[in-house]
Amino acid sequence: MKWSEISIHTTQEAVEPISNILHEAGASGVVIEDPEDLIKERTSVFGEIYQLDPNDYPEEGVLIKAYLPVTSFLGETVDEVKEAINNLMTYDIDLGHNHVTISEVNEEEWATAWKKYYKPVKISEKITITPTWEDYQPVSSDEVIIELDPGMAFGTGTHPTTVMCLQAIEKYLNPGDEVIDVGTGSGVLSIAAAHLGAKHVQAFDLDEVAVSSANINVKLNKAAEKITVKQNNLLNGIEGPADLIVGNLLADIILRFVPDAARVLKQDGLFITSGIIQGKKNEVKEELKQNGFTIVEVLEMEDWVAIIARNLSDSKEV
Ligand SMILES: C[S@@+](CC[C@H](N)C(=O)[O-])C[C@H]1O[C@@H](n2cnc3c(N)ncnc32)[C@H](O)[C@@H]1O
Repeated sequence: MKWSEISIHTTQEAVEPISNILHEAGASGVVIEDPEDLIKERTSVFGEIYQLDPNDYPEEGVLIKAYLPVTSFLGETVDEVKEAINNLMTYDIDLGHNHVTISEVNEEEWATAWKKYYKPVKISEKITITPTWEDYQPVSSDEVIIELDPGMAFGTGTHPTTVMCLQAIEKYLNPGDEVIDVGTGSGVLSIAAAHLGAKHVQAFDLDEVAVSSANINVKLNKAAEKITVKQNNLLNGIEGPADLIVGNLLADIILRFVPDAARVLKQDGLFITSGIIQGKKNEVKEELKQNGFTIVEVLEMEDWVAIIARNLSDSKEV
């Protein structure tokens, strides 16, 4: 099959809405070439991406690339994409150059084109995430390496919310813990918990694509003996008891299952929550306190917050 690469030179501000337009037009994934990634300063050494090549990035602005199959409808699809992008100006979104180019690529090029942007990333003291095709050599003997195929489910494991959850798991998980991962996505947090010594991990996601993606990644990381992945809505019908629950979901969704987390966690068990934007931090903290939790630590990265809370109530006795 022939593929067409559609490339849009735009601004950082327009990345999200344009990516959505491309997804709706049938692109299965988008590649973002943002020169900021090359110079991004981080508050710690973690989150560092190895081996990015400056030649792959524009000098200024952002390039968004997506791949569409060449069919007789391609011309119309491209026109619709251009029109939808131009409409963003009515929402005062700065489109920058807004230069759209189309080129044909063959199947082979298409299959590998996006891979050069995914490189091993050091996430925490111990954890490094590496894409499946990279031959990454561990730097130390206690390094935990998680192999992910970023072509599937939620991302590459390097989103700030995922990074904070991984750092919290590394810090707070005790060997032998029973762990529950709510909204497992690619399974990355469950795999980290298993590799860091959890006795067993129950991983849940509402989305069946995430469930199969997590299952593939769990097998890829040889963690199937410790991790069970199931489709489930939050903690509905789940009994526990768990020593640690991790949930990287938007604040409004977290608020819905705080009482269930208190019910399922053992007394003194820990709840690691992330996916919370700054503006929702206090609301989530308040809900946790209302349900018998005490706040142990709050982590912040870019505009995102993670809250680690301890369950003080022994709900089994209530
Ligand atoms: C932000 S992603 C987090 C993925 C992964 N845990 C990570 O940290 O990278 C949130 C995940 O929660 C799942 N999710 C959303 N609502 C859910 C619900 N009601 N019950 C279970 N999973 C849900 C989504 O399908 C998605 O995979």
